Amino acid sequence: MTAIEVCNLTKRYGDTVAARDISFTVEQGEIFGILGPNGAGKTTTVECVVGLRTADAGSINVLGLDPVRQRAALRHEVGVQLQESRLPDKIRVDEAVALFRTFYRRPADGDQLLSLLGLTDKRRTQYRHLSGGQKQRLSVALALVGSPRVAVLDELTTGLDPQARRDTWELIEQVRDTGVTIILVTHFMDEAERLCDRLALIDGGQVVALDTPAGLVAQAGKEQRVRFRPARPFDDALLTELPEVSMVRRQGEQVTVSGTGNLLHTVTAALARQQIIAQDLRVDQVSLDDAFVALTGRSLES
Ligand SMILES: Nc1ncnc2c1ncn2[C@@H]1O[C@H](COP(=O)(O)OP(=O)(O)OP(=O)(O)O)[C@@H](O)[C@H]1O
Repeated sequence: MTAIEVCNLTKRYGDTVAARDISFTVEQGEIFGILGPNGAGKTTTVECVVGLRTADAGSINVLGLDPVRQRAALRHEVGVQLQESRLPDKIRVDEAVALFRTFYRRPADGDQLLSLLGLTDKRRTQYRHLSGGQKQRLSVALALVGSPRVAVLDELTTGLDPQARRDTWELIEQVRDTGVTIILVTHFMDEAERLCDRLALIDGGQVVALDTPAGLVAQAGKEQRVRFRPARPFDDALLTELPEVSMVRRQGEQVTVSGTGNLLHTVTAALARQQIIAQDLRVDQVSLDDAFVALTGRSLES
C-alpha cells in the first residue's frame, strides 16, 4: 500500500528553484532514502511532505491527507526529526519525552521508547550533558513519541562517530520492524546502501534516478575493476586485446584493469598463460558512489 505520493512537486525561494517537478511514492513499511549533495533540495522536499512548507506546484498525499490543508490531522501520524533539532540545555531526557507526549493524542509509552533508543540510563540526564550520539537518539525518540505511522529523519547521523552511526542504523531498522514507514534524508552513500529499500537521487532540485540501491548500481553499468601488482613486467596489449577489457591503467607498480563480464577470471587466465603472477589482487565492485557519478557526472562527496 502506498503511504506517500509526491507528484510534480515544485518549490521556489525567489529565483532559486529548490525542487523542480519532483515525483516519487513511498510504500508502507519501507525505508525510502532521499540522497543528494548539499543544496540539492532534499530538506525542502521533506518539509513540503510534512506540511512545514507549501509547494508552489504539484500535489502531495501522505496517508490520504493533504499535508498543508490537513496539517492538524497529519501531525498525529507523522513524526519529524529535522536537522539540528535543539532542546533547552537543562531539560532532562525524561522531561523532554513527557513534554512531547502531551502534544499527541496517541503518545507512545515513554519508558519503552527510551529503552528502544538505549536511553534508559540517561533518563535523568540534562540535555546539555548528553553526547552527540545520545542527543541524536533523543531526537529520534521525540520524532517517534506520537506513535507515528510515518517518520521523517533528516541527516540522522551527521556528526556522529562510526560506532554511533552503526548503532543509529540498527535503531532505524528496529523502528522499521515496528511497522513505521521511514523517509531518510542523507548525503551518505554507505547509509543509503545499508538502510534504504529504495531511494531517490536528487541533484539540482530534480530526481535524477529512483530505484533500489542495487538497481541504481546496475543502472550505472556493469563495469568492474581488477587491480594487482604483476610479478614481472608485461605489455598492456596482453590485456587490452581481450574483449572483456575496456581499459588498462598503470600507477607505479599497480595495474588497474576495467571491463565487464567475468573480468577477474579473464585477466588472471591471460596472465597465467604468460606465467605472470598477479600479486595483491583485488576486485572493486561498482558502488553507489560510482553510480551517483555515472548518473550525475559528479561525486556526492565533493
Ligand atoms: N528558506 C530559504 N530561502 C532561500 N533559499 C533557500 C531556503 N532554504 C533552502 N534554500 C535554497 O534552496 C536550495 C535547496 O536547499 P535544501 O536545504 O532543500 O537542500 P538540501 O539538499 O537539504 O541541502 P543540505 O544537505 O545542505 O541541507 C539551496 O540552494 C538552498 O540554498
